Amino acid sequence: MERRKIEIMDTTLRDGEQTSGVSFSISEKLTITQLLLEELHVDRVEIASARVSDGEFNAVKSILVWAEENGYADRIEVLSFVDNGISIDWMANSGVKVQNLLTKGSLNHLTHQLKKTPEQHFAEIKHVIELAQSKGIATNVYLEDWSNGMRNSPEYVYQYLDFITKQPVKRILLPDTLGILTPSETAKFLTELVGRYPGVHFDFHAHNDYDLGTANVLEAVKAGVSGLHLTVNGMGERAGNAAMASAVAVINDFAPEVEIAIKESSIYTVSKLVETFSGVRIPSNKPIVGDNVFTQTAGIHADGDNKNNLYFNDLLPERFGRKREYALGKTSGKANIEKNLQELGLKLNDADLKKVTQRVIELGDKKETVTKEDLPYIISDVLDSSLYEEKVVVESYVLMHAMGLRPSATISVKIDGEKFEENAQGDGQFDAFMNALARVYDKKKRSLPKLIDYAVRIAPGSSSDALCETIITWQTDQKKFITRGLDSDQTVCAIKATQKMLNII
Ligand SMILES: CC(C)C(=O)C(=O)O
Repeated sequence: MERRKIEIMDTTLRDGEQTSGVSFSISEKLTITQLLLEELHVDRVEIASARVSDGEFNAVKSILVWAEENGYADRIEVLSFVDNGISIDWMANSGVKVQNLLTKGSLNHLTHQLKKTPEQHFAEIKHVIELAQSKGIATNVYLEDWSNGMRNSPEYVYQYLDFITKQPVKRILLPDTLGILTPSETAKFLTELVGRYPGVHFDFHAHNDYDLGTANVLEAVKAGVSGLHLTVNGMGERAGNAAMASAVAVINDFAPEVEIAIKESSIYTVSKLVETFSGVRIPSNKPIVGDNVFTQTAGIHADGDNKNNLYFNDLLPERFGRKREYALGKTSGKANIEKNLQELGLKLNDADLKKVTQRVIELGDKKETVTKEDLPYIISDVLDSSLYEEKVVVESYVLMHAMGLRPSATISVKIDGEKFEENAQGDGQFDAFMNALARVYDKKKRSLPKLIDYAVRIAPGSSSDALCETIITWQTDQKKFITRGLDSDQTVCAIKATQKMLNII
């Protein structure tokens, strides 16, 4: 069966830039346009609104220079206005070849905003289209507020379409301007128009106010539209537009009768670039592109992935240039740990795997997530601990750090089953801890090794609440040796490393 081709017009640089607080620079606009056309393979790009500013004029001009040189000029579009040719001059001077003319798609907007009759509006539109033609600019028309028009003034919409379909326009762009349509209304209105005006190219432009953007896009495709407007990361006015990533996945998986040119494997790269340039963070649970959406957290899911991929659906991360991940934390099981170890090229025997899993769960209880980068440190810590017989146990401690007072520590330590309690002050909390410990060892007539080096580091790639590792170098009369401690708290790390030392000397 031959599939029906659908054009994808990306409007990240026009409607997406209407996201509150977002403004792309000239070079960012150019880079995004190049990536959209050459990597993502969108069919058309709407890059700006006419007349906005001098900066926008320069951005449009430089994109058009590049587009002309590379054969893309008729795929670059600019939103323009019915303003007696002012937009046309602006576009002609910047090299634009296609305008998306903003006209009124509801009687409500026409009467209350423009205060014009349909006849006056149509005459002005006709004039602008002719002016554009005379300057070599092709026209698509937007019917702003079209969805309300279909609900409340369908006779006006039909009167408009009867007029416009006789004009030299390439495409008719139908926006759900306020994002109010339900999927069933989208299907009904678009089926109606596609049937009534055969052969006319209709684009659908969804907004996401009720989070129905993607669902409405799917209905529009099924109803027979010829094009869709999408934005990277769903950027756009208010709640944004239908998101490129979700719409593409839904079309590819649920509308096999149509064909789109988008290269799925480039979606993530483009999303990340737009995230950086726009400064708008992608929510971690945003389908396809969010940080967490391909991460299995529960041990039972990771286990199922090993057993005939029981927890996979068609949204395989590799399609979008991503990888499945297995989170480490209190809900992880052995399978999560094993999956991460495989990636690091490590293998543990069953007993060690159990210990490491237990430690990850304990840590997860404290800080909720542990990263893959933490794992080698945890392994070395857990396996290290098993080398020592725990003759000395630091059972409890209170450390105090208060402004204007010397740090102090009270500790309780068990040595060969005998319990000791001491307190001391120090230059810092760990120093106070070591001074209290020295008092305990004095009582036992034993001495402690000298601390000759103390280093702290966090696991690479971790954030400020990461696990840290303290590496302490000790010196006795006979030997120099190192112990390590791992925890999310720096002082606790040092105490853990010290307890290991106490069991070595
Ligand atoms: C400016 C217009 C075209 C728009 O984005 C909309 O109506 O949603």
